[in-house]
Amino acid sequence: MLRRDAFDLPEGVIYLDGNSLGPLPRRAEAAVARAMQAEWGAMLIRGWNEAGWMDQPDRLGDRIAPLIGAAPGTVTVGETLSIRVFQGLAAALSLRPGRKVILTEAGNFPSDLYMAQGLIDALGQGHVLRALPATEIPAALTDEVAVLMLTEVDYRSGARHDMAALTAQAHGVGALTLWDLAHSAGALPVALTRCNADFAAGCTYKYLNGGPGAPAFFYARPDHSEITRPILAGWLGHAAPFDFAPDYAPGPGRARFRIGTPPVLQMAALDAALDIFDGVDIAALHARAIVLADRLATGFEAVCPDLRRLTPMDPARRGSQIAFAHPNGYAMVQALIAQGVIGDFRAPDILRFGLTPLYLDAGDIDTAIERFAQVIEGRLWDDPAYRTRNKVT
Ligand SMILES: Cc1ncc(COP(=O)(O)O)c(C=O)c1O
Ligand SMILES: Nc1c(O)cccc1C(=O)C[C@H](N)C(=O)O
Repeated sequence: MLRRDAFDLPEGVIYLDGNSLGPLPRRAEAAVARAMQAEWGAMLIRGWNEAGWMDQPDRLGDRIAPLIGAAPGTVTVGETLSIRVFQGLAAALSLRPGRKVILTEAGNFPSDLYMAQGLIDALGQGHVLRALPATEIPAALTDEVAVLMLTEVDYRSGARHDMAALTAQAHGVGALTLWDLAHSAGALPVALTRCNADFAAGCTYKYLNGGPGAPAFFYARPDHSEITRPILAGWLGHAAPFDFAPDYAPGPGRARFRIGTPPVLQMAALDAALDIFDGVDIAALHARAIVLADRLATGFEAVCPDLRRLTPMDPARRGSQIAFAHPNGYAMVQALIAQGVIGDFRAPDILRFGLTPLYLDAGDIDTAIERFAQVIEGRLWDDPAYRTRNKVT
C-alpha cells in the first residue's frame, strides 16, 4: 500500500496536507515534460488529434470512474469544482421544475454555497437555499426540495455523510442529490451507482494528486445526462463542436457536460498521478488512514490535552483527516510546519491533518507527534511571526 517512492517528497518533511494539495507524483514530471516536448512542441495543433488531447476528458473520466463507484462512460473531466457544482445544481433544478428548495448543510464549503446563491439569483425563479446543521437534514427532506447538495466529507471536521441513506431518503420525497466528493475521491470507497446518486463532482488535486489547479470531474447518472440541457452550454459540449453551429445542441450523455478547452498539460499530470492508484484497494487505504488518524489523534492529545477533537470517532462516519480546535491553532500549525510537519489551519481555530497512507506510515506519525511535543513543550508556537496570518492558509 505504501507507495512513497512514487512521490517526490522533500527529504525530512512529514506531509499531512494531501487533503488540500496532494504531493508531486514522480511520473507526473516526466509525463508533463513529454506532453510539452513530444506533443505540444513537436505536433503543435495536430496534438488535438494525434496525441488524443480532445479525448482526454473522457479517458480520464473513465480512469476516475472506478474510484468513485461509477460506470464507464459516466464521468468527464475538466473545469473547476466550483463550476461543476454550479453545473450539477443547475441540472438538478432543471429536472425538478416547480420545486424551489436547494437543501444543504450549514458550513458546507463556501464555494458550494456561493454557487447555489449565484445560480438562484441568475435563474430569478424564487428558489431558496436552505442550509441546516447535518442533524436537521433528514427531517428537512420534504417534497419542496428539488436537490440535496452535500459534501460527503466535511472539509473542516472530516465528518462523513451516509450517502446511501441520504440519497434514498431524498429520492423518497422526489428530490435529487448532488454530492461534492472533494474530500472523498481517492481517500475512501465511494459507490455512486450503488447509492443511485444523481450528480457528483470532485477535484483531482487533493487525494488524487493531480497537482495545483488540476481539473475537476463530473458525474451524472446516465438517465439524467440524456435529458439534461446544460445551463453552461459550451462549444465542446455541443453534439458537433466543429460544425460551429450558431445554436447549441447537446452532445450525447456526458459529452454535453463539457464546456471549454481541456487543460491538456494538467491532464497529462493527472493521468500519470492516476497510475499510482492502479491495483490499490481503496477500502484498505481508507482503513489504514483511520488507523493513522487515531494514532495521530491519541499522540497529539497526549501532548496537548487542550485540543478539542472535531472528527467523529466512528470510522464509517469520517474521511481521511483529523481535525482539532484550539485557540492557538494557527500559531501551532505554523510552528509545526517550521519543524517539517505540514498540516493546515482553517478559520477560526481548526488544526487539520490529512492522513494519506500512499506515502505515510506509522513511523511518520510518531515523528509528527515528537515534533508536535517540541512545539508545545518549547512553546515554539508563541512567536510574533505567527500572529499575522498568511494570505493562503
Ligand atoms: C468541498 C469543496 N468543494 C469545493 C471546493 C472548490 O474547488 P475549486 O477551487 O477547485 O473550484 C473545494 C476546495 O477548494 C472543496 O474542498
Ligand atoms: N484549492 C485550493 C487553492 O487553490 C488554494 C488553497 C487551498 C485550496 C483548497 O483546495 C482548499 C481546500 N478545498 C480545503 O479543504 O480547505
